[in-house]
Amino acid sequence: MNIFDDLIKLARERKSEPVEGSYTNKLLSDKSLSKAKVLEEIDELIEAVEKDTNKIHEAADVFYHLIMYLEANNIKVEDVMAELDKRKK
Ligand SMILES: N=c1c2ncn([C@@H]3O[C@H](COP(=O)(O)OP(=O)(O)OP(=O)(O)O)[C@@H](O)[C@H]3O)c2ncn1[C@@H]1O[C@H](COP(=O)(O)O)[C@@H](O)[C@H]1O
Repeated sequence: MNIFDDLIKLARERKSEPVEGSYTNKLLSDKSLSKAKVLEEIDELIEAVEKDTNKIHEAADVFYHLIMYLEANNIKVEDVMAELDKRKK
């Protein structure tokens, strides 16, 4: 199982069984926080690329926060993957 699948599973587990103090739960239950974090993390990634520092760390933050943002808004990552798959030429 890849880490994307693990994070999707984690999001759904946290939704159905919230854990006290979980940052993931905070993102999943607060759409405006989730939106703000995606925007902030994308900004940080772009800055990291431009400065050529910390790119992997910042890209990982973007993926994690984007997955939680999609889940918070009931957008299934599987549907996004299927859409990308349909675009294959
Ligand atoms: N993959 C992540 C993950 N990536 C990033 N983050 C958090 O995202 C936040 C990033 O926000 P900020 O940039 O504001 O924080 P920061 O202190 O500046 O951190 P960095 O920029 O240095 O990452 C930090 O609090 C990170 O800990 C994550 N928090 C959780 N996970 C996964 O979620 C799992 C469950 O965690 P809970 O959130 O505790 O349920 C963990 O085991 C991980 O697998």
